[in-house]
Amino acid sequence: MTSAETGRKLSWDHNSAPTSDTASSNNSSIDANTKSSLSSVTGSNSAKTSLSGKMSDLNMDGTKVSVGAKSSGRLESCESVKSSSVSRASTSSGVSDSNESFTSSISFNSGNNKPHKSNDKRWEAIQAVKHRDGAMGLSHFKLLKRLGCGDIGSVYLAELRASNCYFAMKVMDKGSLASRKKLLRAQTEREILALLDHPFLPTLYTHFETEKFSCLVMEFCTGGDLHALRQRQPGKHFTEAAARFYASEVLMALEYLHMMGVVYRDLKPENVLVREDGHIMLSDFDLSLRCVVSPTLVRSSWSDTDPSRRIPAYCITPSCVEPSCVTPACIQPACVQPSCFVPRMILSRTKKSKPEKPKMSRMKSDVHHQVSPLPELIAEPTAARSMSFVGTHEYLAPEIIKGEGHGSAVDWWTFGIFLYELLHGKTPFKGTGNRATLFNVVGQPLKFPETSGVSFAARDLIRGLLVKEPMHRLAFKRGAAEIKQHPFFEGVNWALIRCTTPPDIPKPFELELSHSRKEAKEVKEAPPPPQPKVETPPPVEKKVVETAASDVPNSSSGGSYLDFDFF
Ligand SMILES: Nc1ncnc2c1ncn2[C@@H]1O[C@H](COP(=O)(O)OP(=O)(O)OP(=O)(O)O)[C@@H](O)[C@H]1O
Repeated sequence: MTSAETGRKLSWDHNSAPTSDTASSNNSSIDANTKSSLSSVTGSNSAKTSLSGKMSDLNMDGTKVSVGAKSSGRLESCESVKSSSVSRASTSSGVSDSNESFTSSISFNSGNNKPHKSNDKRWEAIQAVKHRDGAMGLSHFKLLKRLGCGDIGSVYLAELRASNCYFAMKVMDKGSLASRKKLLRAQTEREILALLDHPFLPTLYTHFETEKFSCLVMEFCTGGDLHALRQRQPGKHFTEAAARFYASEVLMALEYLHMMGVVYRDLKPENVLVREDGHIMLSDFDLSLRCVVSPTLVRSSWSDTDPSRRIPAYCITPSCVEPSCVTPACIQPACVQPSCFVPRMILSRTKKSKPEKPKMSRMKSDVHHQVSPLPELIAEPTAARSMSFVGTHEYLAPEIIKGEGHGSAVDWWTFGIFLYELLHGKTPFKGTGNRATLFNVVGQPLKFPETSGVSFAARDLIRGLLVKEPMHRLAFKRGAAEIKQHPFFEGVNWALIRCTTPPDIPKPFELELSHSRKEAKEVKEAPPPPQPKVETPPPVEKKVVETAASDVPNSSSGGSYLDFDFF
């Protein structure tokens, strides 16, 4: 789902002049009255200063604005949305959007270190081509149809020739990225994708560049997104069981991202794609924040009462000292993993213990050890701070709107909005326009629909997540571990969540493809450049992602796919 379709997304860095592509056309900046009334909503002088000083650049109608952030004492992260060379120079990566070529990435990992891909035939097919031809290029793929268009590129369904392997290929026009100062966003997304190796996050199979385009070859999700799926539910909301399923998987993905030093910042149903098997995949990392992470083992699986048994169950690497260091080499996925993927450990008896007949108490004790809680590893990047204004209006955390600086807690706020929307079919603070929405987020108390059939546990969890003060928000300190323990998730088998039957299995991919092939025609033109985001949010119904026949570019020669030869 593009933000052009949803009108819900924006990005904005405080303290700088807007970029020309978006902000220069901004005629609807917040006015003085709005500033003062927003300040009164926040009720603090600091907020007042912050709002009057920073809100003026914000297009309240939803235009995506991307402006460089100045370095601050608290800024410890590598932003995905900055555009100015000033801000880049202040980070340890030393990458300047305007000066750095797109191909010279920082710590870019080729993606070979992906233990979960060992049985993936698409992975093997790509590796085989690389081995055979040395490098990959457009000529290795057939474009079948356009799946969607985002702010920095268009995504195509692509087939690796003669392999029967399908991928989602994000094609970005480098000239357009450069002129719109979005090279760094694209680079950050690419770097984050290269880090990931998790069942609920996209796999970057390969990346290559042509003279004109930068192409990311990712896993293709056949099931559309959760926003579209929600629209098809009775009452346009999910049942509690279905919402629990999707929220559980999203939670695991966020947990992993935080462990990898990534604050996602753009959670919304449109960005949660549904895989062929009905499990989810979080997508779209161009607004994400990369930061320093310092994983800490707070509780091992061994008995806490016996110090000799307190052996950490994890290999924990030292924290990274600079954003560019957040790579698999620094925090190896195989080494530091979300607790769901770590097998439970059964204690062996100490050497000194005499053999004796099993007693009831001993048996209970052993059973206790065998089923004792999983080790708890906290990898919440609580020190991360950003001053950027990024996200989607209805999902923005209050601290982002107030310009107070924000960290990983914004993901727990958006997780609360996300759960609310799945269960109620709408977000809790939506106003008549974007400006009203922002006022509501900052100043209005959380309310549930009077007729809400949602359980007390669900509402309690949402209340805990939608605490306006980030330090008092659920999961602020211990991250996903805190949320997993909430009664709403009681009964969720975190270790085997991938084996849970999803609430909805998408229609088989082949049917959709044959349909699209009938309608798709070969073209002799390059794909259209990325569309800028629209300013006015369309009605909710328009947010549904449907790849219609009109998405397929026009043709002149009547083939069955969009051939890369024409790029
Ligand atoms: N892996 C994928 N599998 C299937 N469809 C995808 C995949 N990735 C993206 N899409 C589709 O392509 C569309 C464009 O994706 P993209 O991430 O470029 O843009 P976006 O979600 O609008 O975000 P942004 O504007 O920040 O780039 C999405 O809305 C989605 O429908």
